[in-house]
Amino acid sequence: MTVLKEKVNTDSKALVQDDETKHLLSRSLRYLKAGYPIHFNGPSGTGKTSLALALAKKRKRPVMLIHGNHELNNRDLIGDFTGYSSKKTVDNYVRSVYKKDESVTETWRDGRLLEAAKNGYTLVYDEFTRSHPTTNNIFLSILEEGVLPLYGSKLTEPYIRIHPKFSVIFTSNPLEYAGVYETQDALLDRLITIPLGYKAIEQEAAILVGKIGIEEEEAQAITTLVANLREKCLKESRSGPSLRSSLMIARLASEEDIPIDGNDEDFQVLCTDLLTYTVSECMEAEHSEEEARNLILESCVEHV
Ligand SMILES: Nc1ncnc2c1ncn2[C@@H]1O[C@H](COP(=O)(O)OP(=O)(O)OP(=O)(O)O)[C@@H](O)[C@H]1O
Repeated sequence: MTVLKEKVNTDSKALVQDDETKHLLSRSLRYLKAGYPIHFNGPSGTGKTSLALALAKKRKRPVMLIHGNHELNNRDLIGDFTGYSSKKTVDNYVRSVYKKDESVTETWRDGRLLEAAKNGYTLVYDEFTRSHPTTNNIFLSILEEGVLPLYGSKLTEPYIRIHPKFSVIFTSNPLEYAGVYETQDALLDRLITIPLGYKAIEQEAAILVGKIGIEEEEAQAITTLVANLREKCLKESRSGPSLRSSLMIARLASEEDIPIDGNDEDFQVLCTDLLTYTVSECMEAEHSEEEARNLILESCVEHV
């Protein structure tokens, strides 16, 4: 179970906020305060999770993080009986009297959703479309009626009322991603969905400067290289390398003292190691790795 208290993410560099991001955060915070759940949707590496966590932190309530997956079920969300505890009292104080009192009770453990809903935490449900839609049905009652039904739990009360401070932030990848389920319209209809796309080269470069501490010019060279390769992939309807790849290249180059120079052999090896697989996914099947490697080397010389 992951419970992030307010202490987490104290690093001011955790989310580099340009004006657009700041504006998005403040709008989203207003919507959350008004009681509407937020849903960030976009391709991998566009910063949905980072944004969701930064937004959750702004609520100044404890944060509960759940990752969607196809095995997630109501027992994980609501809770489950985890075993038995027994109590036995043997009273033989008066020798001629023998009294034995034994009771067995089931031990209950609250699920993550129940804990968050009861205590008014901010729930970040990351990649929620990776969970089966029937698992996510429970959110319909939460968002519409403000109750969490305790079905299948054998608990005496049929539901609990949602704490007024409870709020949810969802993130998801587009439908064409592998392992993603289509979301029921009824649920989507209750969320404020904000589409997130790839940032501009300069915005991505600012994140590299803020997080890794490299020079702006070097950062821009890396994000231009990656954005250029991504562009080629997007034409093939694949997502291609993301900001995550740029961050990896920048971090490794900085830590290993590799010059950020497209003609430097070590830098070329670093880029081909980190990018070949993703770029080759966008190429025709035959010789795709070789083609990808050549394309990366060409782009290195051209953009870095
Ligand atoms: N504004 C930002 N400031 C600092 N780092 C950022 C920012 N946006 C994204 N990142 C970094 O980029 C990487 C990808 O971000 P994140 O994991 O939030 O993306 P995502 O859209 O949730 O990706 P996925 O769909 O693959 O989970 C992370 O290392 C994150 O720290």
